[in-house]
Amino acid sequence: MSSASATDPVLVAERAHLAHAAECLTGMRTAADALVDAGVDAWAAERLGAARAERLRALAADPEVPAFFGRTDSRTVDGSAETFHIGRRHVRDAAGTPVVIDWRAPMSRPFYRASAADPQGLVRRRRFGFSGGELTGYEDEPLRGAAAPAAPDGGSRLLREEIERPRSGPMRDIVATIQPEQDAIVRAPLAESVCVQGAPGTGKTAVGLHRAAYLLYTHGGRLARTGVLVVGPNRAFLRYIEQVLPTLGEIDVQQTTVAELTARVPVRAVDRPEAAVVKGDARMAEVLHRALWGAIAKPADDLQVPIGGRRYRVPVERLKRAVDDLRRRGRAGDDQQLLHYAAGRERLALGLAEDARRQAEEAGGSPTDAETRRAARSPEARAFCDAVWPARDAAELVSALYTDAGLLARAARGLLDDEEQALLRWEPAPRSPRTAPWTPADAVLVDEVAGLLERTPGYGHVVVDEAQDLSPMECRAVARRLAAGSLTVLGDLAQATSPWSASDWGRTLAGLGRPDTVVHALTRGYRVPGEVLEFANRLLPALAPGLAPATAVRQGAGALAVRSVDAFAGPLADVVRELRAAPGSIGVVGADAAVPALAGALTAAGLPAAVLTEDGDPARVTVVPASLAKGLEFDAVVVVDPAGVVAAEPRGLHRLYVVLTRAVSTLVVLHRGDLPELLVE
Ligand SMILES: Nc1ncnc2c1ncn2[C@@H]1O[C@H](COP(=O)(O)OP(=O)(O)OP(=O)(O)O)[C@@H](O)[C@H]1O
Repeated sequence: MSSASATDPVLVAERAHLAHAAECLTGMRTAADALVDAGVDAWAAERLGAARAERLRALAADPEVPAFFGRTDSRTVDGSAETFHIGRRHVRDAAGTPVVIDWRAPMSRPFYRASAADPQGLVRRRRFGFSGGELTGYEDEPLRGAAAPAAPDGGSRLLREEIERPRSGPMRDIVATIQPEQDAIVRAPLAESVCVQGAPGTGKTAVGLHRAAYLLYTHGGRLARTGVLVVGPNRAFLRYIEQVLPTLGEIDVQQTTVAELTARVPVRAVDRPEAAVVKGDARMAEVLHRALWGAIAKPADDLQVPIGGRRYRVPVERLKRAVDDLRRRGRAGDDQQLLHYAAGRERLALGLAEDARRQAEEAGGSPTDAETRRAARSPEARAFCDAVWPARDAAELVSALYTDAGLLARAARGLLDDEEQALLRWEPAPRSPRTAPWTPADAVLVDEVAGLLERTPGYGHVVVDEAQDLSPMECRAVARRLAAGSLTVLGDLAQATSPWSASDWGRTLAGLGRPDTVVHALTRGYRVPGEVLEFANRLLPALAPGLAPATAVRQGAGALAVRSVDAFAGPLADVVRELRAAPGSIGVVGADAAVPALAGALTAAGLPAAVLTEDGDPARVTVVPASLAKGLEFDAVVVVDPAGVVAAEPRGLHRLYVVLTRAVSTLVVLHRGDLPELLVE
């Protein structure tokens, strides 16, 4: 990179363009402000006010965030030069001429995709370096002619600097340095669901979030109506990523967890792993369906329905047929045809009223629509529906299943064996569903029933992160929120730590309702230095034998230190003290049960450290329970007692792989001579 001197004419010209862009942006903001002042009536002013607030938010450029970060140079057919500056959002001058092109616009695509082998019409790509909002340098990459490199260079210094910039606070966007293999996923068409299998630090989360921003830009109107949902594994992770989309100008994306999506009952207990496995199994969907729809009774008698001042008899055969027809539609394969239970109950009542109306018409009467609706709500029709097609509550139904062995046995016949059924039982039975010991897996089942009762509103696009850990029933909960939309599924089979973990993506994608989704692999690791990645990759053959190991874009000599110690407290304090000398975040990771001791050791040594919780912000030094480390990263990581991390849970080796791949610059491993065998060379 030319970290050019202030008199470098290129730098001077680019700085002038930056200043011009900043002025234009101010002009655009003033124009948006003026819009509302010309307001007409109150209604229009209110509408304009909302629109203005929206535009102002979009234009609110942080002075630290420069208007552009890159530039493309090409030659038009007539030989003249064409230059575009690429930035976070469009900037135009007073005459409407583009000054900066939004990174998501089609014109920006060559900036991300062009290579010497496929220059996409460009002769040169320029990337800019900034310090505190000031343009301090640039890096030119010739894409044609003698100077163009024969092979992709991958060694952009700006990319390396961007990755290694010390972390403080939440995740940053990568808009200036999105790499070609990432860009292909970011810009995949809206109709296309994509699944990204990627090793740690290959940019899956970053890609998923930038894809959401890209789709909102490209299909704004449609997606603004249907919405975009981002689902992450826990609150700590969401707090880490939730600023990325707002910094890209997208403030209306809902970011949540499966637990929050399914929070219909107060969760106050955890399942034993064996019970969680059964509750998360796809067979439970059929058990619940049977429990709900199986309770619909056969009509036993004719029914008298009052309409227009007279009563008409609906014979039992017709009643049976009506119930059967509706019940069949509760299993329709086509989502649009599918009848939800609560709607079925209403249809049944209306069907009775319509039968009576037809009879009245045959007898010369002419009941109105209002009278027909009233007939459907008559005490007679209601009593019939209550007996045959009773109103149900999702939590009560699951509660009944857990407390009534007969009901469970009927619903689970041929699906769950006796042992599995016993795992579901509540013993002793709680006094009411409200006070029951609901677990996260129960909440997902209650949500499943709620989805059978009524249609769950769906989003236009859903991004699911760490999807390798979803149970089949959780997949269904996400699929219900998808409706006709498309998916971005992100994950890594080697980091799968839940009891449902699959060894390929097929089951998860089928559970998410998109079995034909193409799986893309990302294998260039941006976060973790090569030395650390090679160390963690020693575990890979035992975790996911089919997966290709990632290769790091930076080698990071000296990034790894593995130390055998007699006790942890003293050496941990020494290491953290040493690491604190450099800027950036420090994560101390250990088995969940060891966290209080680790935090205590640091406090006793006079080193302030915060324990990461689901709702806590990371601090400069954060003690991280291994179970919350997924998706997070720190400049320096100390892993304390890897053997303890492995021993703490059934898929402890996978957890260790997650934990060992959190470091951007330095990893220190402290062990007591009991390093897991695979890690020993
Ligand atoms: N093109 C890029 N330019 C700059 N930084 C990047 C790029 N791609 C990824 N990174 C950085 O690498 C780090 C890892 O990215 P990210 O968290 O998205 O990876 P991941 O694949 O989701 O990892 P994990 O599987 O461990 O959760 C982040 O700091 C991200 O900003």
